[in-house]
Amino acid sequence: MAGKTLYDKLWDSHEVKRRDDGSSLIYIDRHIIHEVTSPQAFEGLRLAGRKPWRVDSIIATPDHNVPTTPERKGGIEAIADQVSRLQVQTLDDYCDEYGITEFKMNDVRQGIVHVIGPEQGATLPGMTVVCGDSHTSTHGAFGALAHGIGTSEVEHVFATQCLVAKKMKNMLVRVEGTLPFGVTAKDIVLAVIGKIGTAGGNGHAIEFAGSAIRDLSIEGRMTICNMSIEAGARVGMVAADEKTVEYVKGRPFAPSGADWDAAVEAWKDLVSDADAVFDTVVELDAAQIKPQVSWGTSPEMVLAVDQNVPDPAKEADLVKRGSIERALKYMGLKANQAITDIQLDRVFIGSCTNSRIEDLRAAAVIAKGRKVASTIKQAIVVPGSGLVKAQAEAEGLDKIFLEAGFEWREPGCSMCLAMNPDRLESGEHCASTSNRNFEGRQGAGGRTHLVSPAMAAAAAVNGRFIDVRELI
Ligand SMILES: CC(C)[C@H](C(=O)O)[C@@H](O)C(=O)O
Ligand code: SF4
Repeated sequence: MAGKTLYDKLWDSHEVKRRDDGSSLIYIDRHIIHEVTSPQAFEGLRLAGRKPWRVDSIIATPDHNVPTTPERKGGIEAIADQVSRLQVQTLDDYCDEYGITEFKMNDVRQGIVHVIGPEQGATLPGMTVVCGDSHTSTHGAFGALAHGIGTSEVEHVFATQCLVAKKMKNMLVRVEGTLPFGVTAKDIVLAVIGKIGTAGGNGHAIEFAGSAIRDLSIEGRMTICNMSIEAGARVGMVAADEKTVEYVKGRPFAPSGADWDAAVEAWKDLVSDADAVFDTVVELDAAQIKPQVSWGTSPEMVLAVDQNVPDPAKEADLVKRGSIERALKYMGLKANQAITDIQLDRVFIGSCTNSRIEDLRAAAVIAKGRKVASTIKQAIVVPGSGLVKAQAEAEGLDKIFLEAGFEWREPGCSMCLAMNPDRLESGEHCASTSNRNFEGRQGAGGRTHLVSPAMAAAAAVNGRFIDVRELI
């Protein structure tokens, strides 16, 4: 019999019951919640006369709707939008009522759910982790089985600690070799999506492997797993190794003493067996990857910074031609225009893809001693959590950004999506370190270009896209 993949192992160790229809009940170890998808689940639970079954498995924080400007220190009253305020208030109230651990708006541990889970050691290797949020795939970077769920499933997990799920197929994305200088995890994952497309991972759990993935920091692995969902896969994973153990060690929710030793021993098995068979295998050569920039309205519409946007006239497939034409029109770009000719209006460094300390350091290297171009209306840096912010300030990164003309904000989802005051105006181009570039994602009519933190900082000081390697 063939060996097991990491996904097979995680699945098998959490499958409670296989049902006649081919689906299974799987046990959930960690449930992370935010203010957008949990209020209705709480209401549903109450209407059914139930309570959360395992309160200690849940951690909560508001992130999508919180303002990131200094006024936000005024607490919940600082949220001007009524619906947003009600969502945060509802989350707070239910967490208080049930005794759920919540990092409220002005707690230094507050931040984007996918940043704070790992930061607190609440995400551990070998766990099943769910959250009512599609980028829960981020947590797979620890050798965990993590994916987003819908609001009715949030309620189901509250009530039963289990989830009805169907096993997916196994996909291996192997990236071998050494990344060129100045090329990062974000460029790898954008290149993967450019290659396989946004439907490439449909129905699969992706394991990212190969020497280029092993060489990444845990932060970099999170960036890659974060965007698995943009490749069509709800799950992205990286096998646990010494770096994983080192990262988790000593964090507030991590085990300690004898439990720690036993856990570390058990985590050694969180790798795919050498003879495991994958349904689909994709290979990339790390040495060939260049800094990436998305030009269109889907993450698969991405190119290397030295390329030109496509010409629909050269596309024989009529459906593809139509989508290129539509994307060019929405984005206000001309066929064959060089990526480096795209003039930016705003720059956003943040989101669960790229707001960890390593991301801020990479952007600061470029910002240091330079100035945001006068043509840029706004460049903001939004740390992923209060603890990332504190760490960055201890390292003096805030000063570097402020001196260069960036704004230094409070943590939250911010300009990643238009659910809070940080947003684009119609027609504006934004170099953004986030993960989605759909029409209107950052504000109605806004034009998003997905890039790495270093590329975003380089665009800020140059006013147009530039190969960051010219500035290092
Ligand atoms: C609001 C939330 C449900 C949503 C998600 O599921 O991903 C958001 O985080 C996003 O990035 O679009
Ligand atoms: S930062 Fe963006 S992608 Fe991440 S959870 Fe928030 S809205 Fe979703």
